Amino acid sequence: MERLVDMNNVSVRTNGRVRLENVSFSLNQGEHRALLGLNGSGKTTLLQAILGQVWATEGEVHTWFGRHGRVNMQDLRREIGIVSNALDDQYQHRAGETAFNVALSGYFASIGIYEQAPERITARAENALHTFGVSQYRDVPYVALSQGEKRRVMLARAWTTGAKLLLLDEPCTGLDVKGREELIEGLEASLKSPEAPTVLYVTHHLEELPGAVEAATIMKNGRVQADGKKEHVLTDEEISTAFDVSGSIQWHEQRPWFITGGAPIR
Ligand SMILES: Nc1ncnc2c1ncn2[C@@H]1O[C@H](COP(=O)(O)OP(=O)(O)OP(=O)(O)O)[C@@H](O)[C@H]1O
Repeated sequence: MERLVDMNNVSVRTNGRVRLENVSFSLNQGEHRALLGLNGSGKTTLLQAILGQVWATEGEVHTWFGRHGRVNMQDLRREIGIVSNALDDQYQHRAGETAFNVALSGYFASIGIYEQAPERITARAENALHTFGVSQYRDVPYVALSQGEKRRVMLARAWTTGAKLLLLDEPCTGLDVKGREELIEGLEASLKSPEAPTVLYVTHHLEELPGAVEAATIMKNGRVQADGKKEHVLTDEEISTAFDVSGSIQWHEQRPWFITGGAPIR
């Protein structure tokens, strides 16, 4: 199994603030993983460290391309698909961009299309829109879509990259229950393909984790609190500690639900 990401004792400090402290983290190809933790626990910083958007002040970050600092980050980023609020924000001011163009731009890892895409890539973008159930919005401006439709177009964009790694940073934010279930269903079906990328799924909401996510890493205060197979990590104790609220985990068809049942832990 190929190792996609390997971080050894990574710390990140910005403007005197500790964002990650002594974090060791790895991700193997095909091992879809959840990244969990409270607001400010370091999840986004960890994704940024993988993307080379922040640099380790201590320790090393390796990907399948090699060690950060020695590889062309642009090449690496072209093989990483992203779904995040930050990426969505970048399209909000581009009124003329159709859903198809947004999906296609994934191939160029750009916001907007500035080159002619090869035919096999335009076909891939069309297929991806179809897979995520948004092909009927192909020629509709992205900004005119509902939040749920936008998220599915963003997933299609990530699929069009042909990415090896997919970083999903709270992909269900702003979705109603139906929108969330549709997105999870589309994702679950797509992950069955042998060409599917490996997913690193950041969320505060355990119930939105697709069953295909097998492993979990919990962050707390910039450190790794727990890491391993989801059955071992998503326990009442670990989650209550991570979220500072007591409760229990209930499993339903491989998806965990955190039922809070008490006062915040102080
Ligand atoms: N640019 C920055 N400069 C200094 N500190 C930062 C910066 N960005 C984030 N931080 C701090 O780093 C810590 C980790 O933030 P991060 O955004 O990684 O957390 P998170 O787990 O993704 O949170 P959320 O769930 O709210 O998105 C927080 O204490 C945050 O205030």
